[in-house]
Amino acid sequence: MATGRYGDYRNIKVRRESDSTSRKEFAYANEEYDRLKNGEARMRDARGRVKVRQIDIKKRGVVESGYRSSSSIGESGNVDVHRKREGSLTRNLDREPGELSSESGSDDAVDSGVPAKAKEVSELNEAPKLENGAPSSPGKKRKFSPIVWDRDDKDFSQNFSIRATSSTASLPPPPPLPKSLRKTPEFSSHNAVEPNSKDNSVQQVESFPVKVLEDIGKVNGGSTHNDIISSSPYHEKQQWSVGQEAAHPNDDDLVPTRNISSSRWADLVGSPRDVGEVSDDEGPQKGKKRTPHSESFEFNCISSTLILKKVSSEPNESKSTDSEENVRRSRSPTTEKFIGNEYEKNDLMDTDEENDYRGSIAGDSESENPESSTPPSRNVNMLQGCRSVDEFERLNKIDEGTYGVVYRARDKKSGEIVALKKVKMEKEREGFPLTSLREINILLSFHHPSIVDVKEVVVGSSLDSIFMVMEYMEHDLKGLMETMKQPYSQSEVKCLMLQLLDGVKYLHDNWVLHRDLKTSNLLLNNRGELKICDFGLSRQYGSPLKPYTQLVVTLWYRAPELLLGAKQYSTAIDMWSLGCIMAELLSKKPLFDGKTEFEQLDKIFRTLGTPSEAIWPGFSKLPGVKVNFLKHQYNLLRKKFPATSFTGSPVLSDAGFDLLNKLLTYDPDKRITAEAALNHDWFREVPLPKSKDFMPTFPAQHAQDRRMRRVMKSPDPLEELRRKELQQGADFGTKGLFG
Ligand SMILES: Nc1ncnc2c1ncn2[C@@H]1O[C@H](COP(=O)(O)OP(=O)(O)OP(=O)(O)O)[C@@H](O)[C@H]1O
Repeated sequence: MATGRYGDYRNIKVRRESDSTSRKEFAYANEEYDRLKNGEARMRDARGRVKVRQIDIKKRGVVESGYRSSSSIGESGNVDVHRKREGSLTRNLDREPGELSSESGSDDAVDSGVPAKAKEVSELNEAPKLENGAPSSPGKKRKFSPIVWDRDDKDFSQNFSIRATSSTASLPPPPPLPKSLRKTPEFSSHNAVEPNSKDNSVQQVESFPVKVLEDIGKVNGGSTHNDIISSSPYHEKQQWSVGQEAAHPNDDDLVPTRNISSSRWADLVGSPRDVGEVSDDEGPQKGKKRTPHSESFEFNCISSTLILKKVSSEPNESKSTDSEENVRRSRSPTTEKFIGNEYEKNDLMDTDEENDYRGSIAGDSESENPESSTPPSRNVNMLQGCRSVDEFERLNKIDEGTYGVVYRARDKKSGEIVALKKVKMEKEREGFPLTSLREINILLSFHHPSIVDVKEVVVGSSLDSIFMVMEYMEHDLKGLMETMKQPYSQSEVKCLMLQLLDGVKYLHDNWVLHRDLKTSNLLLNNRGELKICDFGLSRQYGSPLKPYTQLVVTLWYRAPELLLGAKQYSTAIDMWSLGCIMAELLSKKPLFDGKTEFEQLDKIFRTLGTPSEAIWPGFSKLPGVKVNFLKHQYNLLRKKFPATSFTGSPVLSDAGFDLLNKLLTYDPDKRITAEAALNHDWFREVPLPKSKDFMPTFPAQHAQDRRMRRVMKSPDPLEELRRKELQQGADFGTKGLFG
């Protein structure tokens, strides 16, 4: 029987920091912390993989050929994925003026000699000293991920297209920094003052050295992934039933691979229309002039016979592209039959009625460019056959979210247990859901220990059923905390927060906002590894900031600027969510659990004090501020997380509270960044972050549908609310409740 507060659930002895951490654990924790901080192991690993990949690429003689057009994707598969990853290594060459360089900016400015009070005053009143806010570490580089999802972002793709015609892999020029990054605070900003504070000031922020950023993300790999797409004629009857072994004549061809083509890159750069095309106009009208080519997506999968029709949303696209032509030529009779005939539906996971796949996205509910009347014309070309979902044995349903059903399944071939997320299509009669496209796009591209790994995309019996094959994680943090009798200890929260911050930093470094960070989107396995999932709301960000929808981030974790109707926002919204998550991990209950936006703001203001123009310049101009909120003078956060407690409140050291306060800073420009948070003193003080190996383990929650259990246990009005909001979002475009 396991010991400690987790009772039977613990497979290992849980060591609490209060009971003198053992030397071994202490050393391990230190080591792990260092590893997380420095990323050395990953870099070593990454470099190794890059070497292997480079050799591999050279062998295949693709380096010289430059970025290929979409027409060549079908033949050479994932080559461009290599390029993208390679590109990260050559990004230095492509840095443009205005790109974050290693010499500027700071989350971590030092101000040790300034008295606390003076520092606070200067913090509140002075404009940030470093305009571009870039970090000061010489080794630091801001990476840019050339993902192009939105018509607003076409300038990236066009730039990229031009550059990519050179034979060496190169990255697009980064956009100028968003405001929030330019104004990375020198000191922590703070909310309303705490009552009884002696000097009536808030705690000062210590500055921390900027850690060297390493680009581990674009160099994916692992020896298990084979990047050459093997085109297999296999596509037998699609049937997904438990215990049924699908015929599999070409097993050898079906090597594990990341089943997405280099689409985003290949397609972006390969289109004749894109190459050499320069658009120098700016502003919302820009999107109207652009070709849709820069926004099309293609998936290449291993088995080659399944072909999903490309449906063009623009007349001039109706003529076949080379790639379509290639596919048509290579189409086997089986495929024709498959496409032409109504398929018998035996797929246990298939619930969608629709059989016709429509590959183009007909509309973007997010409507990020309200002035543009051009219909978004993203094309999703599932040109080559993915593996069939029949190759997986369904074990049980894990959860059903807004955007898809998640199943636990076994890969019949390898025996590996995986999670299959089925993309919900029923409301998407006119195309592939944008949210899913974004999610697949990101998850197949990004590789980080703190981001859930999507191995491939597989297809069900009907052409509109698409599944993401993900590594299986035993828990999500929300469900897990519901089963725990006590909240996580400080050292456990540190372990989780370090991993979370590391993942978020990776996303932000790669210009992606998650936009829906919450405990149910944080997965945990029994090796103590935390991974961020659900990228359905995530998107690329850049500068100039665009008006984005405010209907992102589940209410409880939503930043005040979003609640108050700000249309321009950036990485700081994720950092606020992290503050809410940190508090929830410590107390085992949501920090601000409002049921409406108004109530949510009210709860925040009651705890942190009502913001003012003084602590949050620009606050008074936010659309939502016209609503009359009660003025709460004080920041009462410390009361919820005292340094010592006899009442059972979660305790938090001064350093821990400082970090929490900085994550929950009102002014998004002053809110702490992921990088600065990773370097926070809290992670260096005793109790040290617990090693992942010593994190408590629990029986997997797969035996039941997590959401059902959740609903039964603690009805969550939030889910319903969010669903409604998303629906409204589609109707109202960028208009939030305050908009
Ligand atoms: N790789 C995985 N392994 C195990 N469980 C997973 C995995 N991915 C997702 N889940 C479970 O499925 C749930 C829903 O997944 P996800 O959040 O990706 O779907 P969604 O439709 O976007 O949900 P939401 O409505 O919360 O946005 C998660 O909270 C988690 O419990």
